[in-house]
Amino acid sequence: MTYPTQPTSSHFVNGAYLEDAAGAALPVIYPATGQVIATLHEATPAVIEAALIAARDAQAEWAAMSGTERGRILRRAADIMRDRNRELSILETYDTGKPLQETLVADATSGADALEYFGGLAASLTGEHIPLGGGNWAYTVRQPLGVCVGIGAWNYPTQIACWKGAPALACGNAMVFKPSETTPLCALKVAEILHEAGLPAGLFNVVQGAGDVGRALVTDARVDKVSLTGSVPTGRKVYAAAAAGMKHVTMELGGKSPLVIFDDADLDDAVGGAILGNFYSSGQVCSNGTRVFVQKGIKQAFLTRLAERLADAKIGDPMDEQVSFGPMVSEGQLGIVERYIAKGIEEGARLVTGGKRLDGQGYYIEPTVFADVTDEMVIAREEIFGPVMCVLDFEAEAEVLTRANDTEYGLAAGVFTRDLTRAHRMVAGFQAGTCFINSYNDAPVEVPFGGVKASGVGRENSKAAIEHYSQLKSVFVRMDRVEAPF
Ligand SMILES: NC(=O)c1ccc[n+]([C@@H]2O[C@H](COP(=O)([O-])OP(=O)(O)OC[C@H]3O[C@@H](n4cnc5c(N)ncnc54)[C@H](O)[C@@H]3O)[C@@H](O)[C@H]2O)c1
Ligand SMILES: C[N+](C)(C)CCCC=O
Repeated sequence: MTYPTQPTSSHFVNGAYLEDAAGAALPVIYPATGQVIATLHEATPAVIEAALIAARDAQAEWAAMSGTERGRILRRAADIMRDRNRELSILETYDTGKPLQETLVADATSGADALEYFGGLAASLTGEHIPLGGGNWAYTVRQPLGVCVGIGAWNYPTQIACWKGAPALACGNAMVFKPSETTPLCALKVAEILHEAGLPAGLFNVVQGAGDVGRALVTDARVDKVSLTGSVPTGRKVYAAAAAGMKHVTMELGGKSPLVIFDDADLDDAVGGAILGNFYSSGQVCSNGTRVFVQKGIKQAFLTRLAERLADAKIGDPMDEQVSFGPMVSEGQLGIVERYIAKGIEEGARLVTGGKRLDGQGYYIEPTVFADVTDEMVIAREEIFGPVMCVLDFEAEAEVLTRANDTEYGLAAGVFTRDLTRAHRMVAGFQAGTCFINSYNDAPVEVPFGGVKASGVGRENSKAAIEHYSQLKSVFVRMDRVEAPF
């Protein structure tokens, strides 16, 4: 099979594609068919070295440019991404298996938003003037960190590359980005477009590989910051390795987020929110509200309406724009989901719908709903990262808040109710970095995104991301005489 936007080599280093066939073969598998659609190579030490040298060499000159000049290049890249949205969306679908219906609106478009937003902010990155006693004063200078390493998960390869690359570059840093080994294609296109927009060589490099390549980058003394999107176990390792080198970090990790539906909620909106928070991208979304707490009074109505709406899901060829539900990203991820479904059945949860792998090629599994799930069940405690919704009953607000927070994770949380006072009370009590009222999984670039507890450190998007890709230099200026003791 060929696809229209095939990158020409495995890596993108110092402004150009780069190949080193000595690296281990990295097959790219189209999840809808299981076919190998390309074979790339993992980065060798020579490729990693070339990327780090290029980044180091290019960064100082980039930082010396005005924010206006840097921002113009990022905004040009955003325009190119929008112009090529369909082509990039098709590539995202080949990389991930997500339906084209989704990728056309959620991936390159979100990446372009990040490039445009941080491109717009670049010229406004300033320090402050601090008046002090005796006519003295101080000022601060906002400076880049240097070389940033970005490491991506496989569920949103274009978006993750842009959510990390755009703020890093806006602040005057260089980046070496390692995509997930499962979805290596899209970040190469991001690099290509950035350079087409005028980004000087060496500032956004892409190197392929798995954990070993990530580890080599994270532990390199020339690297100043590491931003990981991935699972909590990987996050613990990467955070520890970065800490050993006293590097800055952003950790965007996993979750098992609660979605609380009170009996006064608009039923269709609540069902819609639960669908978006469990089945979009075949459930492979970090912030998903997979523990759906439904107040007892509307439990049956909720489950009935949910089953009706799920019957409308169109499962099939993700390139067909009518299809709304695609395959899992890989055979491995499909196996993980199947094992959790078996565990749920074994634990006594009630399978309301779904649960089966689809016959035929590709890594398809039905959207699955368990009801009568209890807090201690494994399916209610561990991140499944697939289309498995757990519905739990509750009676009272205080009770459900305690149960919602009873998890090591803290990425997101949502509440559906017509009582807005109660909604804000719930949100005030949620231990989560990103909350939703009568909605779920919105992630506009203007709003900080990230987790608390084991779900992460730092924030992506919004002005908050600037704090995580820059540092302040403080300068004290004495206007009066220097008083010394001798
Ligand atoms: N919070 C967020 O914004 C967010 C977004 C998307 C996905 N996620 C999370 O990502 C996970 C799914 O993605 P995944 O399976 O690719 O995660 P993963 O943790 O297996 O891998 C993530 C990345 O880390 C790399 N890696 C693995 N070991 C490493 C090491 N020792 N040093 C450096 N790099 C290493 C991998 O090669 C990959 O690129 C889920 O837990 C999901 O919740 C979080
Ligand atoms: C934009 N979404 C859909 C909330 C995805 C954010 C990244 C998490 O997987």
